[in-house]
This record gives sequence, C-alpha cells and structure tokens, in this order.
Amino acid sequence: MLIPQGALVVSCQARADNPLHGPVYMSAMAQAAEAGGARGIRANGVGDIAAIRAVTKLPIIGIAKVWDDRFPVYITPGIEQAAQIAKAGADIIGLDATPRPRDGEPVARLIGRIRAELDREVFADIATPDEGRAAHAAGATYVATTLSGYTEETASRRSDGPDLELLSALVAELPVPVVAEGRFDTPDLVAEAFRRGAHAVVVGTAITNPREITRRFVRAIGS
Ligand SMILES: CC(=O)N[C@H](C=O)[C@@H](O)[C@H](O)[C@H](O)COP(=O)(O)O
Repeated sequence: MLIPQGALVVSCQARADNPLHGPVYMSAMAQAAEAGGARGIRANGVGDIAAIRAVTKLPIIGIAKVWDDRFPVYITPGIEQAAQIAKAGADIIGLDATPRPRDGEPVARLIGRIRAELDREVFADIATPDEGRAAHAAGATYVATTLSGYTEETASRRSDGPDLELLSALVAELPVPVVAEGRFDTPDLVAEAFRRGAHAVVVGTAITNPREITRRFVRAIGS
C-alpha cells in the first residue's frame, strides 16, 4: 500500500479557467506540498501527472477528468484514461466508483482491470456507504469520501462541510483503508478525520487554490 497511514495528501489541480492551470504551476505546487510535509499528491490529467512525476517520488493518485454531457461520471470513466495516466506516472488510479452511468464498462470490471492489466492500486471515490462496500468488494485498494455532496443522491450534504458521518460509517465497516476527501478545509477537520480512523486525508482547495482561498477571505470581510 503506497499511501502511508497518517498521510496528508495534497490535491494539486487547477481547471482551465484558473490562472494556475497547467503542468508548470501544478508541478511547483506539488513540490511546495512535499516541502511542507505532504506524503502523497493527487493530480489530474496526463500533462500535470507527468510533470509532477518528474519532480517528486511521492505516490501520485492520478485521475483523468473527462466531461461528457451524456454521463454524470467524469473522474477516470474508462480503462483508456486509466492506462494513459498510469503511463504518465500515476502509481494509484483514482476513479469515480459510484454505480452511475459512464462511458465504458461497469466500475467493478474497471477496478479489476486496473489492478490486473495496469498493475496499479485503485483509489475509489464514492458518496455513500453502499458504494464504499461495492468498491471494496470489487477490489479497490482505498475507499474515499470524495464524492459525497457531488452526486444527485447526496447533493444536500454539500453545504455541511466534510461528510464526517460517511467517514465514520466506512471506517466502522470496511477492512480497507478509508481516506477522507472533500471539503476538509482546516487543520482541525483533518485532525478530526484521523481521530475518526481515516487512513489518510486529501486536501485540495484549501491548500492549492489561491483563488478560492482569496474568495473565502473576501467573503468574510463582506466586501
Ligand atoms: C467532486 C470532485 O470533482 N472533486 C475533485 C476530485 O478530484 C476535486 O475537485 C477536489 O478538489 C478534491 O476532491 C479535493 O477536495 P477539496 O478541494 O474539497 O479539498
């Protein structure tokens, strides 16, 4: 298992409309995270992953976000994307492990193929305890709370900070490492996730998105 117990993993992602978009900034961000004590990096897309691979030996959870109006699943929907990011240097493949429709084979089969054909660990992004159970049964290496609040069924949970209840439910039930991810935006919340038995915590926006961090400050001063 490549992500050690107790690890802070930093997600270094910036969409095309973000001034920090692209491999130059994201690899610098990953180096900064490593210097600060991160023990893993999450990154999106072949370009960013390859550039990050070139500057660090930390384990990389690679994802490939592909938006398609026909399907709700956009995080590594199929084996082709998984193979591309594995080749670019991802040690661990992150994917949407909900049972929602995707452009590709059912997720249980996809998880099996990533393990068998690509020889990579699988990081399953889910939103409910049932989805966590299914991901574990399909052979996921890690199960993560990433998608709570971002699926139709769980949309109402988005406004309430991170889904600590889901985290605790997964920890109580699953024998695989459970990772806390999604809206863990303060050091106290990260500490709380570990108190609840998280194996690792992934933090993105609160560390690597200065635009959102600035917005938070601006909102707080009401200007
Ligand atoms: C739902 C979805 O697409 N989540 C994405 C997954 O890669 C990222 O946009 C998040 O930034 C990441 O999960 C980390 O979470 P946060 O930025 O809240 O710390």
